[in-house]
Amino acid sequence: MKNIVLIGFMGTGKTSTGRLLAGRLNRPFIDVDKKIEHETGLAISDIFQLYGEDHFRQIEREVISRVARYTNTVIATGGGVVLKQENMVRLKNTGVIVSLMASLEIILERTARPGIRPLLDCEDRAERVAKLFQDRASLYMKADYTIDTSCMSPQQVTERIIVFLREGGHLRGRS
Ligand SMILES: Nc1ncnc2c1ncn2[C@@H]1O[C@H](COP(=O)(O)OP(=O)(O)O)[C@@H](O)[C@H]1O
Ligand SMILES: O=C(O)C1=C[C@@H](OP(=O)(O)O)[C@@H](O)[C@H](O)C1
Ligand SMILES: [Mg+2]
Repeated sequence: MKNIVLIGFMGTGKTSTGRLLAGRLNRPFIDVDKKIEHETGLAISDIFQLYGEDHFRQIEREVISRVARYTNTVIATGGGVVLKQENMVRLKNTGVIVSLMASLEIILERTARPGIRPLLDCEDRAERVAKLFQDRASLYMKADYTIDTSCMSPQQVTERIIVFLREGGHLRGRS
Protein backbone atom coordinates (compact mmCIF):
# COMPACT_ATOMS: atom_id res chain seq x y z
CA MET A 1 0.00 0.00 0.00
CA LYS A 2 1.05 3.60 -0.61
CA ASN A 3 2.38 5.77 2.20
CA ILE A 4 0.13 8.41 3.68
CA VAL A 5 2.05 11.68 3.79
CA LEU A 6 0.93 14.64 5.90
CA ILE A 7 2.05 18.09 4.79
CA GLY A 8 1.03 21.53 6.06
CA PHE A 9 2.15 24.62 7.91
CA MET A 10 3.63 24.41 11.42
CA GLY A 11 0.91 23.75 13.99
CA THR A 12 -1.63 22.23 11.62
CA GLY A 13 -1.25 18.95 13.50
CA LYS A 14 0.89 16.75 11.25
CA THR A 15 2.83 15.14 14.07
CA SER A 16 -0.09 14.53 16.45
CA THR A 17 -2.61 13.52 13.77
CA GLY A 18 -0.04 11.35 11.99
CA ARG A 19 0.61 9.36 15.14
CA LEU A 20 -3.12 8.83 15.72
CA LEU A 21 -3.72 7.90 12.10
CA ALA A 22 -0.94 5.33 12.12
CA GLY A 23 -2.42 3.80 15.28
CA ARG A 24 -5.90 3.68 13.77
CA LEU A 25 -4.64 2.04 10.56
CA ASN A 26 -2.14 -0.17 12.35
CA ARG A 27 0.68 1.12 10.18
CA PRO A 28 4.21 2.27 11.07
CA PHE A 29 4.62 5.97 11.81
CA ILE A 30 7.57 8.20 10.90
CA ASP A 31 7.85 11.83 11.93
CA VAL A 32 10.58 13.26 9.71
CA ASP A 33 11.70 15.85 12.29
CA LYS A 34 11.92 13.18 15.00
CA LYS A 35 13.94 10.98 12.66
CA ILE A 36 16.32 13.88 11.93
CA GLU A 37 16.70 14.52 15.66
CA HIS A 38 17.34 10.84 16.31
CA GLU A 39 19.89 10.46 13.51
CA THR A 40 21.83 13.67 14.22
CA GLY A 41 21.52 13.53 17.99
CA LEU A 42 20.49 17.20 17.87
CA ALA A 43 17.22 19.04 18.42
CA ILE A 44 15.82 20.76 15.31
CA SER A 45 16.37 24.14 16.97
CA ASP A 46 20.04 23.24 17.62
CA ILE A 47 20.56 22.27 13.98
CA PHE A 48 19.18 25.67 12.90
CA GLN A 49 21.25 27.51 15.48
CA LEU A 50 24.53 25.67 14.89
CA TYR A 51 24.42 25.10 11.14
CA GLY A 52 21.62 27.27 9.71
CA GLU A 53 18.41 26.59 7.83
CA ASP A 54 20.08 25.59 4.53
CA HIS A 55 21.94 22.78 6.27
CA PHE A 56 18.71 21.60 7.91
CA ARG A 57 17.04 21.56 4.47
CA GLN A 58 19.86 19.37 3.10
CA ILE A 59 19.42 16.89 5.94
CA GLU A 60 15.64 16.99 5.48
CA ARG A 61 16.05 16.34 1.75
CA GLU A 62 18.29 13.34 2.36
CA VAL A 63 15.95 11.84 4.97
CA ILE A 64 12.96 12.37 2.68
CA SER A 65 14.76 10.56 -0.14
CA ARG A 66 15.04 7.54 2.16
CA VAL A 67 11.58 7.56 3.75
CA ALA A 68 9.96 8.04 0.33
CA ARG A 69 11.14 4.49 -0.45
CA TYR A 70 9.03 3.07 2.36
CA THR A 71 5.59 1.61 1.77
CA ASN A 72 2.47 1.36 3.93
CA THR A 73 3.81 4.01 6.34
CA VAL A 74 2.23 7.16 7.75
CA ILE A 75 4.77 9.98 7.29
CA ALA A 76 4.45 13.31 9.10
CA THR A 77 6.70 15.85 7.39
CA GLY A 78 8.01 19.17 8.69
CA GLY A 79 6.23 22.27 7.40
CA GLY A 80 9.07 23.25 5.08
CA VAL A 81 9.19 20.00 3.11
CA VAL A 82 7.24 21.66 0.30
CA LEU A 83 10.06 24.17 -0.30
CA LYS A 84 11.98 21.61 -2.36
CA GLN A 85 10.03 20.33 -5.31
CA GLU A 86 12.14 17.18 -5.43
CA ASN A 87 10.90 16.26 -1.94
CA MET A 88 7.32 16.41 -3.13
CA VAL A 89 8.01 14.48 -6.35
CA ARG A 90 9.58 11.69 -4.29
CA LEU A 91 6.85 11.59 -1.66
CA LYS A 92 4.11 11.68 -4.29
CA ASN A 93 5.62 8.77 -6.21
CA THR A 94 5.00 6.41 -3.32
CA GLY A 95 2.34 8.17 -1.28
CA VAL A 96 -1.03 9.83 -0.99
CA ILE A 97 -0.49 13.47 0.01
CA VAL A 98 -2.83 14.87 2.66
CA SER A 99 -2.55 18.60 3.39
CA LEU A 100 -3.58 19.90 6.81
CA MET A 101 -4.62 23.55 6.93
CA ALA A 102 -5.59 25.90 9.77
CA SER A 103 -6.34 29.59 10.19
CA LEU A 104 -3.51 31.96 11.11
CA GLU A 105 -5.14 32.54 14.50
CA ILE A 106 -5.20 28.84 15.29
CA ILE A 107 -1.65 28.34 14.02
CA LEU A 108 -0.46 31.09 16.34
CA GLU A 109 -2.19 29.40 19.28
CA ARG A 110 -0.84 25.95 18.49
CA THR A 111 2.73 27.14 17.94
CA ALA A 112 2.91 29.41 20.99
CA ARG A 113 5.34 27.19 22.91
CA PRO A 114 8.83 28.64 22.40
CA GLY A 115 12.04 26.71 21.69
CA ILE A 116 10.60 24.08 19.36
CA ARG A 117 10.16 25.86 16.04
CA PRO A 118 13.22 28.01 15.36
CA LEU A 119 11.58 29.88 12.48
CA LEU A 120 8.98 31.22 14.91
CA ASP A 121 11.31 32.08 17.79
CA CYS A 122 11.26 35.81 17.13
CA GLU A 123 9.71 39.02 18.45
CA ASP A 124 7.23 39.49 15.60
CA ARG A 125 5.86 35.94 15.62
CA ALA A 126 2.46 36.90 14.16
CA GLU A 127 4.07 38.74 11.25
CA ARG A 128 6.50 35.89 10.64
CA VAL A 129 3.70 33.32 10.56
CA ALA A 130 1.63 35.48 8.20
CA LYS A 131 4.57 35.99 5.81
CA LEU A 132 5.66 32.34 5.75
CA PHE A 133 2.05 31.23 5.40
CA GLN A 134 1.51 33.53 2.42
CA ASP A 135 4.77 32.45 0.76
CA ARG A 136 3.93 28.77 1.09
CA ALA A 137 0.13 28.68 0.73
CA SER A 138 0.13 27.59 -2.93
CA LEU A 139 2.63 24.78 -2.19
CA TYR A 140 0.35 23.28 0.47
CA MET A 141 -2.53 23.19 -2.03
CA LYS A 142 -0.75 20.61 -4.19
CA ALA A 143 -2.19 17.61 -2.36
CA ASP A 144 -4.60 14.77 -3.00
CA TYR A 145 -6.75 15.85 -0.05
CA THR A 146 -6.89 19.06 1.97
CA ILE A 147 -8.49 19.42 5.40
CA ASP A 148 -9.09 22.59 7.41
CA THR A 149 -8.29 21.41 10.94
CA SER A 150 -9.11 24.74 12.65
CA CYS A 151 -12.29 23.52 14.30
CA MET A 152 -11.48 19.82 14.56
CA SER A 153 -9.74 17.71 17.18
CA PRO A 154 -6.84 15.49 16.06
CA GLN A 155 -9.24 12.53 16.44
CA GLN A 156 -11.77 14.15 14.12
CA VAL A 157 -9.07 14.99 11.58
CA THR A 158 -7.91 11.37 11.73
CA GLU A 159 -11.41 10.05 11.04
CA ARG A 160 -11.83 12.51 8.16
CA ILE A 161 -8.57 11.34 6.57
CA ILE A 162 -9.74 7.75 6.87
CA VAL A 163 -12.98 8.61 5.05
CA PHE A 164 -10.97 10.27 2.25
CA LEU A 165 -8.64 7.32 1.97
CA ARG A 166 -11.46 4.80 1.94
CA GLU A 167 -13.40 6.74 -0.69
CA GLY A 168 -10.25 7.03 -2.81
CA GLY A 169 -9.66 3.28 -2.65
CA HIS A 170 -6.44 3.69 -0.67
CA LEU A 171 -7.42 1.37 2.20
CA ARG A 172 -7.67 -2.35 2.10
CA GLY A 173 -10.24 -4.19 4.23
CA ARG A 174 -12.06 -2.56 7.15
CA SER A 175 -10.28 0.30 8.92
N1 LIG B 1 -6.67 19.42 15.53
C1 LIG B 1 -6.09 19.95 16.62
N2 LIG B 1 -6.83 20.59 17.53
C2 LIG B 1 -6.25 21.15 18.60
N3 LIG B 1 -4.94 21.11 18.89
C3 LIG B 1 -4.15 20.48 18.00
C4 LIG B 1 -4.68 19.87 16.82
N4 LIG B 1 -3.67 19.32 16.14
C5 LIG B 1 -2.55 19.58 16.85
N5 LIG B 1 -2.84 20.26 17.97
C6 LIG B 1 -1.88 20.74 18.98
O1 LIG B 1 -1.12 21.78 18.34
C7 LIG B 1 0.26 21.66 18.66
C8 LIG B 1 1.05 21.44 17.39
O2 LIG B 1 0.70 20.17 16.84
P1 LIG B 1 1.71 19.31 15.99
O3 LIG B 1 1.09 17.98 15.78
O4 LIG B 1 3.07 19.36 16.58
O5 LIG B 1 1.72 20.13 14.60
P2 LIG B 1 2.76 20.10 13.41
O6 LIG B 1 3.48 18.80 13.45
O7 LIG B 1 1.92 20.25 12.18
O8 LIG B 1 3.64 21.28 13.62
C9 LIG B 1 0.36 20.52 19.67
O9 LIG B 1 0.32 21.07 20.96
C10 LIG B 1 -0.89 19.68 19.41
O10 LIG B 1 -1.32 19.02 20.57
O1 LIG C 1 7.83 24.91 8.50
C1 LIG C 1 9.06 24.76 8.66
O2 LIG C 1 9.92 25.28 7.92
C2 LIG C 1 9.52 23.89 9.79
C3 LIG C 1 8.60 23.11 10.45
C4 LIG C 1 8.95 22.27 11.59
O3 LIG C 1 8.08 21.12 11.67
P1 LIG C 1 6.51 21.20 12.05
O4 LIG C 1 5.79 21.68 10.82
O5 LIG C 1 6.16 19.81 12.40
O6 LIG C 1 6.39 22.16 13.18
C5 LIG C 1 10.41 21.83 11.51
O7 LIG C 1 10.59 20.94 10.44
C6 LIG C 1 11.31 23.01 11.35
O8 LIG C 1 11.21 23.81 12.53
C7 LIG C 1 10.97 23.86 10.12
MG1 LIG D 1 5.53 18.22 13.45
